[in-house]
Amino acid sequence: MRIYHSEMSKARRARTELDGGQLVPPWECPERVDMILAGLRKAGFTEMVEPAEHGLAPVLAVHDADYVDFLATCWDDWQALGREGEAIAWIWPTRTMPGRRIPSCVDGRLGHYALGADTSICGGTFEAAQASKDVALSALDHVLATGEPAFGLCRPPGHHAAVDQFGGYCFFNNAAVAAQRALDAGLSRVAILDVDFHHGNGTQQIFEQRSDVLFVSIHGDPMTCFPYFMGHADEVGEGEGAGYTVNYPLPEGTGAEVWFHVLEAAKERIRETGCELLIVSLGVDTFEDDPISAFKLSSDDFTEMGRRLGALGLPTLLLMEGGYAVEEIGVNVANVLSGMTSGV
Ligand SMILES: NCCCNCCCCCS
Ligand SMILES: [Zn+2]
Repeated sequence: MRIYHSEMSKARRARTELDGGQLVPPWECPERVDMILAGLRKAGFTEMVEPAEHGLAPVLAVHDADYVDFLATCWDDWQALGREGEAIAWIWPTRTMPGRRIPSCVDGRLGHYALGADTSICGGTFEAAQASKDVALSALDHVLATGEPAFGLCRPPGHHAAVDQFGGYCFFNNAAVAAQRALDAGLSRVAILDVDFHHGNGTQQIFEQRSDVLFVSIHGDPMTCFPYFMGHADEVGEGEGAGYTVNYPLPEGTGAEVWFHVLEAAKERIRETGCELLIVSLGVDTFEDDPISAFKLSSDDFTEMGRRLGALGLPTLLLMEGGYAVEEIGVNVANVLSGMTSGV
């Protein structure tokens, strides 16, 4: 299986994340990339390919131009105010203050475009997000050209990024950008299966009114798990998109037996919807020792996950999302890819 990776994905080196009322080193750290690469090499995945540059057009096919412009300018605007810290949102439009205009100052713009305060913006963020999107698109092109599975080592991740919102460590929604490009290349329907522990609120929001992308997500129940305000089973898509959003929220502590049972139900929905391509938002924070998640999958379970994903028999693009147990992330990602390719 071909691995797409760019060293530019490490250009984002944020120093702070607001977590538990403190500024801590971000869970989504550049070292994740190195550990994944090491794990892949150790497992025999040595075909590493640099992505081509795809520019911003594929991003603008999914994200609003004003949002992309905000991401491009936020850090410079923040620095121009002489601030010591990193750009973190701290005021938002809320239930009692709808925010019908986008403020002109960077603090107001951060609040307009940020999902939460867990994702700081620093130098290199925009560059890394572009590299991550390029990784996803080059990996997609390979899948479309060959029918072979490919893995995009995307960093930063993307599934929490909505049409005009960043957060949950995500800026460009790599899976959504790839899905749109596959449709533009002539496919009629694409499935995005999000197996990250956290609900892919951004991906859902982008496609929830459309029937050409089936969004299926298995995740921690938002009543107790981030992103908290989206991902319930009764969110099924709207208008044209009714029936093309499928959410499987599961309780904290869910283990492999239940998780795989639900995966089979998710696969059945994908089968019966006639999708020509499977994009997997591959978060491995479902791992039992993930520091910010609450499922109980073992490293061996990731091998089984890959085997079951491969059994769908669709051209498959796997894109890196979350996973914060840095010591084991390389083994866990490699196990999914090994399981996927074991049958071939
Ligand atoms: N106390 C941990 C803060 C978690 N912040 C959001 C988690 C985003 C996961 C992305 S896959
Ligand atoms: Zn996650």
